[in-house]
Amino acid sequence: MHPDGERILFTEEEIRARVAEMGREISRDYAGRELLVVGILKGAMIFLADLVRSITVPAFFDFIAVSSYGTSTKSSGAVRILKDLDRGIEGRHVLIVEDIVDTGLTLNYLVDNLTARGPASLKVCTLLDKPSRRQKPVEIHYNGFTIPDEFVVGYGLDYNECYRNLPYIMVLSPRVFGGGR
Ligand SMILES: O=P(O)(O)OC[C@H]1O[C@H](OP(=O)(O)OP(=O)(O)O)[C@H](O)[C@@H]1O
Ligand SMILES: Oc1ncnc2cn[nH]c12
Ligand SMILES: [Mg+2]
Repeated sequence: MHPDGERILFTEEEIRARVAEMGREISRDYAGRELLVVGILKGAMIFLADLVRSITVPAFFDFIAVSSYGTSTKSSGAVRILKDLDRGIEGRHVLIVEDIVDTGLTLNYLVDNLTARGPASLKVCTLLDKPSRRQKPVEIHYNGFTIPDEFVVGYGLDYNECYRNLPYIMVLSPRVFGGGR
């Protein structure tokens, strides 16, 4: 494990198996339809790349970049769109793909923003759910793992842009980010 880690929360194999299971479930639910997968950059990129290869219905991709954590372990509360979708989503079956739902501020904002654009349907898929810190409600339709109140990195998740390329998910040692959050 990376020396900045406290412990591994999910191994590569645990992630691979769960993501494949989620892909099968999504494929069943969207059978006969085309799916527009909207990835929330940057954190969801690795999860999305693995998930879509387990989805057997026609899948189209678009990406939106928002930021609210910056270099911190606490949400700023202000969600900013850094890069919007390339195309409209009106009449499309949209699946938002996220790496983690924590306070819910990011997805609560994005669900409202994307709903206003007139999709035929809009559902949320997240690899991780941290319900203990929720500040705004988010309906999650597909959840990979529910985790405790720990700051985790790896498999796309970062602290100050670091650790995204770790192939597993680990709890970041508090000595790295100065303890309290
Ligand atoms: O539920 P919340 O408290 O809003 O936190 C979850 C969001 O925060 C992180 O993204 P971040 O804004 O750090 O950008 P990144 O995806 O580029 O890392 C994470 O990837 C989620 O998108
Ligand atoms: O535990 C976590 N690790 C990385 N990014 C975020 C955002 N919210 N919660 C996080
Ligand atoms: Mg993110």
